[in-house]
Amino acid sequence: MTGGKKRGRTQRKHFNKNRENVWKFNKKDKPDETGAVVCDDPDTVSNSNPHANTTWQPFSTQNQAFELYYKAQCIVPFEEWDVFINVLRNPLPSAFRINSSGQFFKDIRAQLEEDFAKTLKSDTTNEYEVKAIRPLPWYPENLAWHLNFSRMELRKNQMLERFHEFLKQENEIGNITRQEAVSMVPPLFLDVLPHHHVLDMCAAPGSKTFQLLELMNNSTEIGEVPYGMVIANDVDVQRCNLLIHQTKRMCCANLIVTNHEAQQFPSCHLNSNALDSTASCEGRKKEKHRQLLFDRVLCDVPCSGDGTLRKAPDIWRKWHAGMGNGLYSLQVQIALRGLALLTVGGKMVYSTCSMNPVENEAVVSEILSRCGESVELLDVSTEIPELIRRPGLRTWKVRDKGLWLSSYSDVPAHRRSTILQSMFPAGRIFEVPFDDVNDNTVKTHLNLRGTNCANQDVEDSNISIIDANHDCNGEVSSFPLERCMRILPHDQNSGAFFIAVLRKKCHLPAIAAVSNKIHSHSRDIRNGGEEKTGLSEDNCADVKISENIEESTKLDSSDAKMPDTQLNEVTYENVENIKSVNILKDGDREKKDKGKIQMQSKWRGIDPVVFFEDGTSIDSIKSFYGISQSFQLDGHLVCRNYNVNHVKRIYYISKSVQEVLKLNFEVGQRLKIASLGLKLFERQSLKDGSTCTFRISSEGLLLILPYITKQILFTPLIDFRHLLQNRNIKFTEFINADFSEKATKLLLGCCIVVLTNKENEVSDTDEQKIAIVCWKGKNSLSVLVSETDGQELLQRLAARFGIEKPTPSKSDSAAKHDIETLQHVAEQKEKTEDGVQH
Ligand SMILES: C[S@@+](CC[C@H](N)C(=O)[O-])C[C@H]1O[C@@H](n2cnc3c(N)ncnc32)[C@H](O)[C@@H]1O
Repeated sequence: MTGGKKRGRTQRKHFNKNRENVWKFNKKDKPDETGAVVCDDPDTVSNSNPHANTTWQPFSTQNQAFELYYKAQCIVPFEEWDVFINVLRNPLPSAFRINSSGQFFKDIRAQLEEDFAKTLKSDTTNEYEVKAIRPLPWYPENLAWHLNFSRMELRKNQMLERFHEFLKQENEIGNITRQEAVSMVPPLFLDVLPHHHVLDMCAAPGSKTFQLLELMNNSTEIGEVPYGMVIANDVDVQRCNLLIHQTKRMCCANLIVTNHEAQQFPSCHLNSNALDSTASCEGRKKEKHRQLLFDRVLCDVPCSGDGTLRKAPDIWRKWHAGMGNGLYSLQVQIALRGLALLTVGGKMVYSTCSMNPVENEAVVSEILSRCGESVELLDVSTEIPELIRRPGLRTWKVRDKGLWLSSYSDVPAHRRSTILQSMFPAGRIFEVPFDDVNDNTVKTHLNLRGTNCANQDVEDSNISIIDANHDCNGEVSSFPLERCMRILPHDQNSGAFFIAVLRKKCHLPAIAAVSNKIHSHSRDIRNGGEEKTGLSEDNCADVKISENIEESTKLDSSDAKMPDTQLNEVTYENVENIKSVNILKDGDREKKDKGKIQMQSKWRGIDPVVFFEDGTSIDSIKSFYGISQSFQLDGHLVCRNYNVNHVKRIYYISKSVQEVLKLNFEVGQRLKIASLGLKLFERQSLKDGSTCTFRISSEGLLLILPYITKQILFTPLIDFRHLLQNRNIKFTEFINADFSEKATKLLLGCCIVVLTNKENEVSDTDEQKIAIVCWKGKNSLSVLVSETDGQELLQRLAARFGIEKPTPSKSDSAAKHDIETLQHVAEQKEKTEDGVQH
């Protein structure tokens, strides 16, 4: 893992935007007589209390509007309300996942099971929990853990110091990922297989993308890449950067990160994707001229986030019913786009971290209504039985401007462009423009769809499903919404989440959409530049088909209205960028950019993606490292620069990513690719006399390791540790004479040192190969691994082989250095030593 001193242009910007500091006193939140901070206006964000005393409270854990809202929605049975709300007011216990793609995941799991789970005693427990740490019972293979203390307690409690250090270090290295327990649930219901094409529509900061990749790469051997791939998309450039940073730790060649509005995710056709997800892998590869469709779609949409109240208590102050109402349209649009991009037979998970039925059941109900027989809401009640969840609601109300609305007929005329008919349980009639809807049509509609009783059809299963359905005396949906899942905080001391699993049974019906200005404007922006890239009517044919599907899933004008509450989430920077490319005429462009734009990608601000086809460099890499024929480099290498002499990093892409990339070129670069593939080679300094321009990157090492036949050394544990501890060792100082001699004979430049427990070779049965990238100088060998990673590796070796733990070296601040700097340090050291010798 390299540090990020010099990031690519796509990764540089806006990396350190902070969350609001919720522990800071906010003047608006003045405490009442009891010392509690109360937001007492049911429909506004917060309100000061005129009787406030001066007792300081960091944040409010009360909001009358919130309580009023969820009590009326009967989110939990009346008798559970107090427990529910009390748990919500308590800080969220921490949770994390062990990254199963990491080399040491078994060691880490064993350390948790054998050491921490036993030594962290019940002093740290609270009224809800007995054990200090425990694996989450519903997560496979003890790979996810629940800690019975919040992040704050972790930091403050002396007793937990060793454990806190462990978490910090493993998180930094990338061996674990801190993630809210309930947020780990949606990918588990997607049933991802190694050959699947998966789209994560709103992916940043990437916790679920990480899980999807793990599920896909799970059974992959070192040096192999599965056929499947993930496209992780997010509209927000800054959050895309976070995602790229997160997933970089996964070291995988089958990920593409894109930056689009999910509801406008581009259509592409793909040579080798299949519409039938049951087709064999070979069959899939042979299919020609298909649209880029996905076997699995994760639709983890932007939401009001009130399920995260325990972790983000600032939401207590901010929450109001309008938040959910304002996001509803966007959520429906994103979900419909997801279904349009799904293969027939494919699965989509719709999820939010909100408890609000308007953002959840109302959205699911609307997409089922729009898609008719083509989409089915799956009953997954028998899957993951250890996970306690409640069935979705069939009835709810809408609240707007302090009014409770039980049906669309209650909505005042001037609010009908915001409060839509489809938000209500009985749903919508989309043939009728909203302004024309009168009481009669609503009644007809209710007669057609709103006749079921809330508790009807709720399946009686013996798993941990608690029936929270009820009759709120309003409209009732006829869809089997009890098949949705709502995870509530007091059931298993967690946050809250909503999940629905959908399956596409056949192609979506073509529903004529009402065209409108907003719609065509956004289409113009999205498709703009197409003429300039020369996409003809002919080669556009498949795309056109997909556009029709797309059209059919568009909402009409009132739905397309962007709610104010959403503006915080969505940045329009990218849209502006696209627009600015489009409005430039070719002539202007030449004058303005003096040809520079030709060297850019279609997407301004994003580096171009270019196949790296410089035969001389590739041949030099192949011969320097003796890369065997069985590792296909040709066609699998990409870079982000047209000028081969300026290429700093070369990325390896899997077969499926290669196909999508080729397709993307064919269709005029519709995909705005922020990042792709696995960094495999980096330009190295030739000052020291190396004959190869590129070194192997630490991130890509395990992929290429089985195929390297030159510049590779096998070392016994004693010298491997010695090297890691000292970071630079003269050949004469190695303990094993044979190793020392072989090191001397390597060519100058990058080399690989592999740990072996045999003499001079690695056994094929070695379960996990442990190797590091090094620099072979004239007199010595230096490690090109950051100090943090080096120390972690030493500790893991100590634990695995039962040897003494190393004391961290007090050498330079290599922890912060990237490989380029490390190489420079190594070269400087060599020079100094040369100077001394001469
Ligand atoms: C709930 S978060 C996603 C969390 C993510 N799935 C994870 O597990 O780390 C919602 C994300 O949606 C993004 N977003 C908001 N509006 C969007 C849109 N129209 N299209 C795509 N992404 C959007 C936000 O930037 C945010 O990163």
